[in-house]
Amino acid sequence: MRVDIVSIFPDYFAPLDLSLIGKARGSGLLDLAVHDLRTWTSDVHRTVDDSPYGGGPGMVMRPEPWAAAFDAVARPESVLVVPSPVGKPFTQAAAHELAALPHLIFACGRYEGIDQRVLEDAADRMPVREVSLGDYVLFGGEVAVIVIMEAITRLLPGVLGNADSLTEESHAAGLLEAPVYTKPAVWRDRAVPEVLRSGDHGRIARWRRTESLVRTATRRPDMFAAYPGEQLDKKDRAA
Ligand SMILES: COC(=O)COc1cccc(COC(=O)c2cn[nH]c2)c1
Repeated sequence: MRVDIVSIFPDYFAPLDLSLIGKARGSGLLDLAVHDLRTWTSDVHRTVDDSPYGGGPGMVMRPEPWAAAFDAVARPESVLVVPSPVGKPFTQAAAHELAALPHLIFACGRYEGIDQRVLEDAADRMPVREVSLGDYVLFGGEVAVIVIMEAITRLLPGVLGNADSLTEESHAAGLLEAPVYTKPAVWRDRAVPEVLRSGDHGRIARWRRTESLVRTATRRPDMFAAYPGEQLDKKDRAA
């Protein structure tokens, strides 16, 4: 997968050199390039923003540098992803969709946002996905891109060992994970649930499934309500 990130703060992406993402880049699973939007400015002050038409607080990102940046990095198969407070909620399902794509361009907005015509113009040449990480406002899209890149990269074949990849199974299936435990068996007078030390894998799977269902129903009734009914019956009859 090839990823091009465009930002006025390219140094924000140093974390993407670390850990599993760093390994994915080193092993060629992920080809990542970070670009400074100011590369595509033409004035001496390398201006990327200007005051908003219609007035109001703050500044808006000018269209010309973004259009020049997209001209430079876009490919026939590109998809543009723009983290934004007004975007579609980002989910594990969306992470799977993006992880399957050949080329992503991330545009990191700052200030009050990017001139809307940039997205309209880009949509003439590639799919545009505005994604929200949550109902709050950040200084810019950079940290959102790091989150999205982590969610995507762990899904790329070969990045996680088999043992790890199962951990996202329930979330991918639309349920919250069951609680996890490790040694010691008793810690500050708190024992690990006996079932998990029973060696009875069928019983353990049923216990985890029940825990997932109860957690989802109590903590995320929205997720639980969206959980496909037939999945509940089929899997739970087996459990
Ligand atoms: C068209 O899109 C844009 O103009 C994006 O512009 C901005 C402006 C400020 C901040 C951000 C970063 O995204 C969030 O704050 C965000 C994402 N998820 N939840 C909060 C982006």
